Amino acid sequence: MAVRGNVAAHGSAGESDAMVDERSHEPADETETVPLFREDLIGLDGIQDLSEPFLIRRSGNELSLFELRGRREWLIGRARDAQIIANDAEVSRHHAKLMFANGALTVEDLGSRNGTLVNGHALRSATVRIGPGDIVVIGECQLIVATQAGRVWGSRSSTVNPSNANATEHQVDIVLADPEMARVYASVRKVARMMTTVLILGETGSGKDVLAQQLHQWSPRADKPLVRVNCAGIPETLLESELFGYERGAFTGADRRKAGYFEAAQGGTIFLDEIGELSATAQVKLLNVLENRALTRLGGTSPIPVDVRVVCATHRDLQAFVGSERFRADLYYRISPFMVRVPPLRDRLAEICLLAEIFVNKLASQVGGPPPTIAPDAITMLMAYPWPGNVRELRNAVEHAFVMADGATLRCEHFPSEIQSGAALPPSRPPMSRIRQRVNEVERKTIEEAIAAEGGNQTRAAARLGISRRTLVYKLAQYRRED
Ligand SMILES: Nc1ncnc2c1ncn2[C@@H]1O[C@H](COP(=O)(O)OP(=O)(O)OP(=O)(O)O)[C@@H](O)[C@H]1O
Repeated sequence: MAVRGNVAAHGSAGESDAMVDERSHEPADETETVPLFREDLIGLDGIQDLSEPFLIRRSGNELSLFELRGRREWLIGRARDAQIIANDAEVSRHHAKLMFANGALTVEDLGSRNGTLVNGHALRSATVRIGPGDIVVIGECQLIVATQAGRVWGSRSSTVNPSNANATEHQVDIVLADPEMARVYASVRKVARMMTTVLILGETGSGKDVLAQQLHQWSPRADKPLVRVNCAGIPETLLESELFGYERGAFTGADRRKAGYFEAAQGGTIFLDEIGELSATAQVKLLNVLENRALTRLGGTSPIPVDVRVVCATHRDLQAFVGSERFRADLYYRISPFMVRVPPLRDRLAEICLLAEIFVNKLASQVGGPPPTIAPDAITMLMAYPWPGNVRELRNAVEHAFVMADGATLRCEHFPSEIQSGAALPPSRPPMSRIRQRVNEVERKTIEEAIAAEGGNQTRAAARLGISRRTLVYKLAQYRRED
């Protein structure tokens, strides 16, 4: 089944008999509340307000999306009156219950025969609070809690005109379904309250810009300007004057004084994207501004105090740049008191399908008509692809498929050929050593044997091998590429 905003509507979870598993005969009210272990595991306390909660249900290749808002209780089990049906023999008829009230989500094991796993911890006849990124396993069914962390206005302009600092282009719904992403957003939410300079690392297209915007929105400066500067997009000769402004007569053509991006961001936030591309001179100037909290315009003499929160981002390995003296060590330490790394999309498996879904819905709303579904094998293909261009590449791929499918279900053949062949390899991939080749052969044989032993069931094969199903799917895609 494709990812859809489907909400199972049959039955009611509200009746008291629905709270008791008929095999365990343990009434729900005997459950105890166990301590919150989620915080230790995932540290999500920063994101508690589940204003737009989703549940992604994965069972083998089958994916579905449940919007939790609008219903208080969700019964999970094999029974016909369950709202979330998990249909394998491991699952009790009335296995567990989700409750969503006052912005908090809890899961209760209803005395099920085989128990409920929450982030790998067994839950028996007990209730725990869960949040974005938490994974509840019931039999073969995986339930991933997701939310829209926020809604930010995105602009793809490479630089921001100070006179139009909040230029907007489109709205971005931020999906959080991956535990690591949830951790990143939770930590950014905490640091947002302070003046601390934040350095965002991550591959190109992974969502650094989106995170920086959310940081600003969570900060006490949210109603002040957010000025976004792409340091790679401004010619080196102009960068200084653009950032710090200039006085009349500072250079030929400077016929009037002009404030720079820093001044445009007064009281707000400046987001210096691609900070690794700053020239040596601009690095010195920036360091001075950060140290003294004041700037001097080009051609000026008097310092101007600046009250600006600084957020930087780069896809570069800045530490390596420091090692090779391309980036000043003192500036590096000045901008990195709080560093976060946005994980690459290939490691955010649950988010791949949700984002694809969001992109399809947006495209459909642009052209009118119902949004097409994404075929299950296309979802599997998207999940197995390594996404070197991350979310940006996924968005483009979905758009391509949307056009090719012409209103019908998006199938594998509608996606760009490099995604179908899964051929996107890192550009500087070194040739494989003979030992590595041998290891790969043994690994492949072991995986194939495990799949055969489990009658083709990938979930059980992964469990037998002690690896995640995601790793298994990734490896199989790799073998397909090698063949
Ligand atoms: N969680 C998300 N939900 C929806 N769209 C997203 C999300 N993350 C990123 N995008 C979209 O993907 C594209 C790339 O994101 P973004 O510009 O934030 O990446 P980046 O890491 O800053 O890229 P670059 O390194 O090239 O500057 C944008 O169009 C953005 O709106």
